[in-house]
Amino acid sequence: MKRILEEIIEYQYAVVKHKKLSMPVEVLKAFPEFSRPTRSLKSAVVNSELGIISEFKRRSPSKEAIHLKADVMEIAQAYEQMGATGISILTNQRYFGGSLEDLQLAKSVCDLPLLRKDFMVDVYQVYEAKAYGADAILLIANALPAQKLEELAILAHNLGLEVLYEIHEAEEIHKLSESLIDLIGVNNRNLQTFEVSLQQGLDMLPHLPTDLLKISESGIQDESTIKRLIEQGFNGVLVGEFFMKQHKYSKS
Ligand SMILES: O=C(O)c1ccccc1NCC(=O)[C@H](O)[C@H](O)COP(=O)(O)O
Repeated sequence: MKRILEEIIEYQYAVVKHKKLSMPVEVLKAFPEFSRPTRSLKSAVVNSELGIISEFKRRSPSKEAIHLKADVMEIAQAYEQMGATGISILTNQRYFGGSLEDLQLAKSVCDLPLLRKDFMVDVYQVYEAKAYGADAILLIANALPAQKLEELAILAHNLGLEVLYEIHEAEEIHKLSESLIDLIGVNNRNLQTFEVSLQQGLDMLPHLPTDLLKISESGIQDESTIKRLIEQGFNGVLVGEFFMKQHKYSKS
């Protein structure tokens, strides 16, 4: 059976191929947001107490339905009011029920830095991220060869976007030059088994560069865990399902 990451990456290549034809990069460059300055997620994390990046996602491969009817504008505003440091928007339609329009709508109602959380495989998607209002993009270490990671990170920086570089193992830090990384995301979820181990993420900390910001991602289900992760050395956390479900049940 194909691993989920491989399946998603294959799908992404097909989507990008189609999109390049329907909306060329020149058209993306004409979007109003393309020429606006970006907001720094890195500075927001440095200047915050807990560095909470709240995630918007309607569904996921590990959990299926989370909050299928979620309204991105309502939730982005709620996240901002609750004191989030930044917002991560899953823009992948097939696997997470999101879209680039979600990014655009979130941008229209809140002032927080926005991360386009998607599976980036091509420079086209970096242009898209900028055109639809992202301030930062995600690059997943084990999704791409080193050369491609570098190419996407350089373009992101040229466009004023920051890079959240996601790793699952400490050694992956060496795959991309530190100068191209704005934040390191340590993903606690094994993308093959979907098992979550916060301890595995914590164990990576001593092996990561001290001068880079480190974000613990996935499987965080309560506030005391957020505090514990920060006390133990992370600069921030990325929380999706827990916050989405809190919002869903507070509405019903
Ligand atoms: O969330 C998944 O099931 C998933 C499966 C395969 C690839 C990526 C996946 N999630 C993306 C993420 O990194 C998470 O949405 C993010 O870290 C937040 O996780 P959580 O707080 O557990 O919702």
